[in-house]
Amino acid sequence: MPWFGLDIGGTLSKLVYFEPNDYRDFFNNEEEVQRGKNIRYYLLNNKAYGKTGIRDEHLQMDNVVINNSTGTLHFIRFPTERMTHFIQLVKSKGFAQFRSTVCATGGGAIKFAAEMENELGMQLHKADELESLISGIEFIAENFVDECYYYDNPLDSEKCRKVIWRWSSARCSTTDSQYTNENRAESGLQYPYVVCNIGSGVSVLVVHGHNKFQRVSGSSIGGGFFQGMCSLLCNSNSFEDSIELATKGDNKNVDKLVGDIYGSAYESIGLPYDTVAASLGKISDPSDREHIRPEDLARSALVTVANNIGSIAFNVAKQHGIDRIAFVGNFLRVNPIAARHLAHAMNFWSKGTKKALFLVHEGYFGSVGCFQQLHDVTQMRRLLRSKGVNLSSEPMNT
Ligand SMILES: Nc1ncnc2c1ncn2[C@@H]1O[C@H](COP(=O)(O)OP(=O)(O)OP(=O)(O)O)[C@@H](O)[C@H]1O
Ligand SMILES: CC(C)(CO)[C@@H](O)C(=O)NCCC(=O)O
Repeated sequence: MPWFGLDIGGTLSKLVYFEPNDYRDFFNNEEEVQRGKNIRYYLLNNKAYGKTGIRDEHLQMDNVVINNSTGTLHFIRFPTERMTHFIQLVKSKGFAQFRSTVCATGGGAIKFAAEMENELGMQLHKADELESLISGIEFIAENFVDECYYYDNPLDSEKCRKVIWRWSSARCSTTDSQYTNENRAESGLQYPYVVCNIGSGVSVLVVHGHNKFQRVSGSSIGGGFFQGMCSLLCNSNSFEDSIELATKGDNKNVDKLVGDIYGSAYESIGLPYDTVAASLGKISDPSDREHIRPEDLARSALVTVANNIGSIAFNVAKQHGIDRIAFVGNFLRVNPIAARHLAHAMNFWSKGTKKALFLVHEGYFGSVGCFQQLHDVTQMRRLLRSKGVNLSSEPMNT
């Protein structure tokens, strides 16, 4: 039984690792049990791997049931530019098992397939990235009742608070309240909803039901654009540094607001004084540029990306008559400023009828979804076999 899901994206690779509670139920022989223990020892005794791999311990999910096995899901990420290094590490530590299957998705599942299969002797079960994304969202939201939240008063620094949102019952509560296991039965998603995945690029999908979705829009102005702008404008070398700069900056020193143009709000069309009218609009004159700080430029890049994505997502939701928009992807990692801008934009432009939702496991849904999808297939094959249907004994491999 495969126990890893790997989402190899344009910027980050995300690895989900399922640690079974009982190894003996899970593996076929002593050699597999030993390999499983070695991998477990290496992964769980570290929170960082090499210079760039990180285990997001705060996201760990215990007592998850997959394919009748109970275990823990662990979440690990590393930059995709380290993929070749990752493959060599897996090889050198003897973690790969000849002819076993690993579930993989994202563009890199295609790009690195030959390298992985040749170097590690493994088979890749390749899953579509958007199918995996939606399966992962639904699986986690159904298993973790506190997964989804929204912002109340998103741009008010005093009153802003995160509120847990439960899709099934449409009831909510502040994040510090406790949920009991009995409440889990109430979780489960309400359709339809929009998903806006903000990774290196942006994909917007409309989900009408289980396995029923469509990618309806997208944009190249996403997380990759933000980090690219910060590298050029602020000499920032990491996403975390860019977010730190943006947190200290003020985009009003850089962006031209409606108020800068009108001297007031543009009331007849409902544009408030502090709406950005023109991103970077204040710095075309060389003398204006003298006082600008890198922090202001980083903040402007962040607000520009968030507003642009907000506008696309809102238009999709409006066109399809949908009120819930779930924003996911690693651009939202350690990035409450973007999330709060998105929340405000959805609320403002819909006059309070549409809600921006955010999910705790932000960028990991593709890796969970591809892993979990394969188990659905494995389970179905087992069921068919038990009913006497003759299937090939080879693992699924598309
Ligand atoms: N530690 C990090 N290193 C690099 N980028 C990060 C980091 N944390 C958050 N990000 C942001 O997340 C984005 C990548 O998000 P994500 O992992 O969801 O997408 P991806 O799968 O790499 O891209 P795509 O889906 O477009 O192929 C980056 O462009 C950056 O804005
Ligand atoms: C190409 C993908 C799907 C790869 O994840 C993503 O980066 C994306 O949706 N980019 C935006 C492409 C567009 O402009 O629609």
